[in-house]
Amino acid sequence: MDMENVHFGATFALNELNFLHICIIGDDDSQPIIQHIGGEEPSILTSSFFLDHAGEVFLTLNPDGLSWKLMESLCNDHEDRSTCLGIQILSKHDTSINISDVYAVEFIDWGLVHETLLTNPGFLLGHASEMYRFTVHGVERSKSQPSLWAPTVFTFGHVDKQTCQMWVNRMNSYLSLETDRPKNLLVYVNPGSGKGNGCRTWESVAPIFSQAKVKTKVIVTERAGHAFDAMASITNRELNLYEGIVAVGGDGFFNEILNGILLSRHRAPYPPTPPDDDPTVETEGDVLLHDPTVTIVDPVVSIDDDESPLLKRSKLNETQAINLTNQDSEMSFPNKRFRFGLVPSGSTDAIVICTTGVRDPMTSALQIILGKRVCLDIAQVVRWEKSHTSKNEPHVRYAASFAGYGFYGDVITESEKYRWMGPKRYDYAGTKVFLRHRSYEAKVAYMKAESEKTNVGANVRRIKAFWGLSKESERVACRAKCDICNTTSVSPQREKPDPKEESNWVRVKGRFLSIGAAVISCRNEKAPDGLVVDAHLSDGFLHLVLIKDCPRAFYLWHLTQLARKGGTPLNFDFVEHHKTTTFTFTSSGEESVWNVDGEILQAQKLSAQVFRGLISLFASGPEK
Ligand SMILES: Nc1ncnc2c1ncn2[C@@H]1O[C@H](COP(=O)(O)OP(=O)(O)OP(=O)(O)O)[C@@H](O)[C@H]1O
Repeated sequence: MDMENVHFGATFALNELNFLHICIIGDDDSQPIIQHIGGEEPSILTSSFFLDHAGEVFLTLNPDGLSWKLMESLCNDHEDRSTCLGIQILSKHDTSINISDVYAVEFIDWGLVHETLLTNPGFLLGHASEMYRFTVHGVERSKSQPSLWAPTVFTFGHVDKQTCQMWVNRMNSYLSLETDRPKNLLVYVNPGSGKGNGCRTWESVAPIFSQAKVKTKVIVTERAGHAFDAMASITNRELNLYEGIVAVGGDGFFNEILNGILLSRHRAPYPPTPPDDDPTVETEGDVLLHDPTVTIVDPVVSIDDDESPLLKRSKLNETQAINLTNQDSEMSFPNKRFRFGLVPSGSTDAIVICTTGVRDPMTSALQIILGKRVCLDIAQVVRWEKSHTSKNEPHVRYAASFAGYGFYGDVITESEKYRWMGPKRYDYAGTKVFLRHRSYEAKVAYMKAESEKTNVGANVRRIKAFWGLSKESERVACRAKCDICNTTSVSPQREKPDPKEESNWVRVKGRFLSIGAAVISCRNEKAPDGLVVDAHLSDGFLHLVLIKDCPRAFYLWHLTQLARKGGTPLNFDFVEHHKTTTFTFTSSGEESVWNVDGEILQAQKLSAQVFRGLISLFASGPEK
């Protein structure tokens, strides 16, 4: 900037109230000093502006972002740059913002711009001048917790209206190049999620969607199953009007929406059926095709009272839904354009914690508005038999975080009785189920996968871990821009092994306290590293955790490790952890309840497979 063209008149008058007025006066004609660098359409704009609550700044705009420097030439060059005549200048921290972090720029007409200075030590001094202004709304990352985002706003003022408008237009033209940001979103709010906060959570973030000019069609659900029905019956043409769908609620509510969308739109062969008892008639090779003409169990008719409230009160059957959605344009998965969003308001919110690093509605909202993207693996769980006596027909459910049996199924069943307790119901139900200490006889078959490690020698590793000698610290947790998730090259081992090859299967039979299949690490406030710390958002694996029957004290030890940051809950001889893509399960007992993303699924026989990166989420992954 040509500094000679600006006259600075600084009058310092300290009145009895210790207020200092600083007047910084522009040229007589007050015309902007705009430096055009490069060609007719300059890619860089520079000018002097007044930054609200800071002072006069030298502002630079380029396609990547906005940066500014406080005009400190008034100060004696020999003085400390952070002070001026012994006065500390505020807002020294933020001196730039990237366009990728800006979600709105607005011209806000004539009004006050404050210069606020802080004396050393501690008197606030101020002077306000009237001028034209524009605001830049963006994102600020917490210094101590980079995953935590908050909105921030900078107000710049200038006496010339056209200057302000030109800068606003230029910034908006840069923002329009951010093409991955949503413009139209469908929002479903569960008013009863968590402590009954769904609507309040949405109200707390809705203003920034308006500010960012993201149109939202908001539906507050009236009953369990409402969002599922709506998603199962919405036409693809209508769904395609939106760049994504946002769930304001917990993991269970997200699961409801996920299933409503995927059940009729995701086409893939089913995973192999569990083998029959007679080994000569094993049927792992019977890979069925998810043919939309096949009537899969009608949720209304087939779901008993013990099932998930989502399906219990569902008004549609799947065939109706398929007919509705297939009448119009195609919408298939994986789908690059259509994304899912989740604003946390539930009791656990493991999916949000794993995909954003924090449980914060504002962070999630900002990541949605800025069009962040991560791919998420999805497990397809197919129930073949609900009980020993039921007919063998496939019933499909999708899970984004976890499917578990035994302890996990019992806790979810028990906790449903105490939904009125809110999130505390899980502690209460968990304690009850732990004290019961039940184990179940079952058969599991899983497909071997690359780098498959069993827990042989877990005791030795646990002792080493205790003394800090273990390699456990090498477990690589999933982070933003994760290399493991972004590896697209498929090594020969990563190709799905042929399920018809008997040698590709490992069979385990025994009594289990629990069987769990984690799609992601399942971090939450009770389990800070999750059940499987190195399960990634999009590694293409199910992490099968088999907890064999053991004394209660040992199981308690496992649970305490789970609750500890840096704990090693899988490092026990009674725990097996296997990375796999597909597994089958057959219960030998009478009762068999699974917990699929926090929803109940009764299943005597089921199989599950993972689809790598089947959906995209508006999230950026957890920062370090
Ligand atoms: N309007 C509604 N009234 C009652 N139940 C509803 C309504 N809308 C959705 N539900 C059901 O509420 C259940 C739980 O919702 P949600 O996942 O939001 O909260 P949560 O269970 O408290 O949290 P989390 O799943 O994180 O533990 C879901 O199964 C969903 O089907």
